[in-house]
Amino acid sequence: MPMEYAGHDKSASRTKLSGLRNGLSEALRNEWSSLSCRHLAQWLDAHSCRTVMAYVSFRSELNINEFIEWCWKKNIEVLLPRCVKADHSMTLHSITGWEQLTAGSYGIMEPDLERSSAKPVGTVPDVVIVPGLAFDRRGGRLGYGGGYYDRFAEAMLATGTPPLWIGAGYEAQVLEAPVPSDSHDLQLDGLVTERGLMIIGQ
Ligand SMILES: Nc1nc2c(c(=O)[nH]1)N(C=O)[C@@H](CNc1ccc(C(=O)N[C@@H](CCC(=O)O)C(=O)O)cc1)CN2
Ligand SMILES: Nc1ncnc2c1ncn2[C@@H]1O[C@H](COP(=O)(O)OP(=O)(O)OP(=O)(O)O)[C@@H](O)[C@H]1O
Repeated sequence: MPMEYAGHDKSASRTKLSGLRNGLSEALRNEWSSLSCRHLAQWLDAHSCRTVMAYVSFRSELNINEFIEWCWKKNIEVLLPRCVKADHSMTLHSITGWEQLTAGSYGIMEPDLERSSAKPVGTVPDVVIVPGLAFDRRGGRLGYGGGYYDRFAEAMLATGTPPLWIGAGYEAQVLEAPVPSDSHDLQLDGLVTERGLMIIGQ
């Protein structure tokens, strides 16, 4: 598929999908977020996992704050990303409380440089929880077009021991048809929604 078409295809899908997500009521979003957090916790409890890279939700994304707090209680290290706009890369910071965050790029709450230090480049978490606009059941993901997670995944691959990538969203964001994708797009290993966590078979 020519790149120009691929880009266009994604941008039309983004507009439609963010409208769809914004249309979900706050009450339902909260309920579904809570349920998804419980599924994540249950799964992590059954798998030995020391370090999780999570995200802090913005706009109407699935909110995984309860899961982050559960990790803190369980002494699972929580890494949160900071966007580097210059090259669309992300740095990872170990975070132990909400007070270590500050409003960052795109209005997303990010690790405050004065209250957290970046992990060394090449740090690989056991699991990465990946936000997105839409997902399919084969590991496809559509993000906001920054390419942040795709670049991050490429850097992780280079370390030789990639983490487990788990997409997180509402069931309403899971499309039956494959989401538009390009060759650089991150392939997810699993997906969590309010209905449960599924591992994607090859
Ligand atoms: N909670 C959360 N944190 C995250 C992500 C995410 O999806 N969710 N990211 C996942 O990558 C990164 C941030 N990526 C982003 C990329 C673009 C836009 C954005 O506002 N894009 C504009 C359109 C861009 C354009 O002008 O072309 C928009 O959507 O209006 C926001 C975040 C890192 N942190
Ligand atoms: N590994 C990579 N190296 C260089 N450029 C990349 C890489 N991955 C993606 N890009 C570029 O980044 C841009 C955005 O990619 P894409 O539309 O797939 O982002 P996305 O996955 O939706 O965004 P995000 O991860 O920020 O939510 C595209 O122009 C793409 O060519």
